[in-house]
Amino acid sequence: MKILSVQQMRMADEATITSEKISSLELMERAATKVFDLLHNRLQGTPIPIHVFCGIGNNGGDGLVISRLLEKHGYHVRTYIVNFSDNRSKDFLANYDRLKDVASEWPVQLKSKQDFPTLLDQDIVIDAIFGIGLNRPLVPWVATLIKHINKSKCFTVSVDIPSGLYADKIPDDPESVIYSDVTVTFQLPKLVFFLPQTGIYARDIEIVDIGLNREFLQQSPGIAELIGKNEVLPLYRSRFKYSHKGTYGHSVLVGGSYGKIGSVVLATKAALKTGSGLATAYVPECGYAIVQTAVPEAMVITDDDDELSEIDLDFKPSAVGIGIGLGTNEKTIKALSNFLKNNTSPIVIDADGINILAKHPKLLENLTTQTIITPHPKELERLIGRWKDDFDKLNKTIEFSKRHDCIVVIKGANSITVYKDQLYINNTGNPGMATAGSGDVLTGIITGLLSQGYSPLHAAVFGVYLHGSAGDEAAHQTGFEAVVAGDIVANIGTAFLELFKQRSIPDKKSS
Ligand SMILES: NC(=O)C1=CN([C@@H]2O[C@H](COP(=O)(O)OP(=O)(O)OC[C@H]3O[C@@H](n4cnc5c(N)ncnc54)[C@H](O)[C@@H]3O)[C@@H](O)[C@H]2O)[C@H](O)CC1
Ligand SMILES: [K+]
Repeated sequence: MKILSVQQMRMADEATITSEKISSLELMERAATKVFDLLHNRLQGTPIPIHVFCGIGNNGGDGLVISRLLEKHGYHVRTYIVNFSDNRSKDFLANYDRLKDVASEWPVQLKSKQDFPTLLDQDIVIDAIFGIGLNRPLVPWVATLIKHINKSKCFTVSVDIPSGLYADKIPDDPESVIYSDVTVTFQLPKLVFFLPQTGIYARDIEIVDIGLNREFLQQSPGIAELIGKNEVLPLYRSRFKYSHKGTYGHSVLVGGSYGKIGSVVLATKAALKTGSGLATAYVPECGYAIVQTAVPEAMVITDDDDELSEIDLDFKPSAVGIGIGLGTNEKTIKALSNFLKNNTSPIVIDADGINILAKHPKLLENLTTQTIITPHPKELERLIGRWKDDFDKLNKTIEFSKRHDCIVVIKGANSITVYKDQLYINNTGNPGMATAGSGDVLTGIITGLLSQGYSPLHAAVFGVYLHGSAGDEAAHQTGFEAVVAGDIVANIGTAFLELFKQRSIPDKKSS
């Protein structure tokens, strides 16, 4: 699913209004009705007090429509107008009049702290103060109102975006943003929902289809893509009946040092479970018996040292995963440097491999095109330097990717694969995957996909998705805390099967 910029979103609005020959007021009615439907579906008429806070722009206009529909359906509604400006939008005003016609009580005008209502914990708040139009800092009393709502612990539903959150930059004051329980967003998700600094405000996201012009959305370049099942399914390459293990390539996993052989075990298993035809672990001597025992399906090549001092292969691997548990010893740095100079196979570099690149940036000049690098935030910082905020981090990563023609997977809650200007935001995975060895498994999965002929970009995007999906399955079985990296490997198969599972149709009788 595409993610658009604010400007592109407004253009989509315009395109819809023009092509359907409807007014913006009608589009607002359609959008806000979707939010109402969702609320009504969940509340089923429950007489809980609902406080609807409306700004004076179109987000506020949506809020007024929601208030009117709630009133009409007999809910206990109180509407507040947050008068942060005199510039009331045309559609806000039209809906203000329409609400006054049906409301049991007139909207309460808020102009300062003295006007704030008492909110009880069990009440519901609809947050329609600011939408994607927020473009400057809040006046102090509105910031205080947002803090007042946050303090109340009411269940809070934000319309389109939590108020106080810019759609395209981090907030001026992190405490002056609504922490919403559910954000009902229009048509497409917003980029800020998936970045660590801003994603915290939008806990659950519901995307409602408001029928924006499909053609426009399709041709719009967007600023990122959210990767879910629909996006990865077309990438999947099915296996042929008359194939053999050679068809699916030979993965080589290079890494390990004394006490860190487990990383290579995990990556090698993951490459095989992802479908690599053959796998070889290239480890120091001390890892020989461990890998042979733990992964009998794999072959092992050893260096006769406790740390790798030479990486010498007498065949061309279909794919290489390198760096896991490697150490950053001088002789290992030399070995990696020599290897990268001569390597022409598709390659994933992780962990100490990245640390070595960061310390010796000259090595970056020897990377094959579209090398995949999979840093966690600390490793990324070593590679690209400190960033000011999440947006700066993305821009610096884009710049790095362009300079070195590499694909960078920024690992995190929503891992983001960056290739030049393109951002792919992963939507699988869970906090249980924040566990030792999880990254080694990802390296193995991506290597396994590369070995089967997936293009580097597809291998990275699909690999990150599968890794998260396998982790979701694991967490489903054991709970977050008990997930260990081996469980992610064990569920790679289920993650593939999950791709082809149809969503079951709810049984009418039980609904
Ligand atoms: N296709 C859609 O997504 C649709 C979206 N709708 C809703 O419209 C809002 C965007 O509305 P807009 O009027 O452009 O902006 P806001 O309501 O978010 O902001 C109000 C207004 O206030 C000005 N402003 C910005 N920052 C400040 C500030 N700090 N202090 C004071 N005033 C400020 C700014 O100029 C804005 O004009 C979108 O999110 C949806 O909720 C439509 O209803 C349907 C289609
Ligand atoms: K809002």
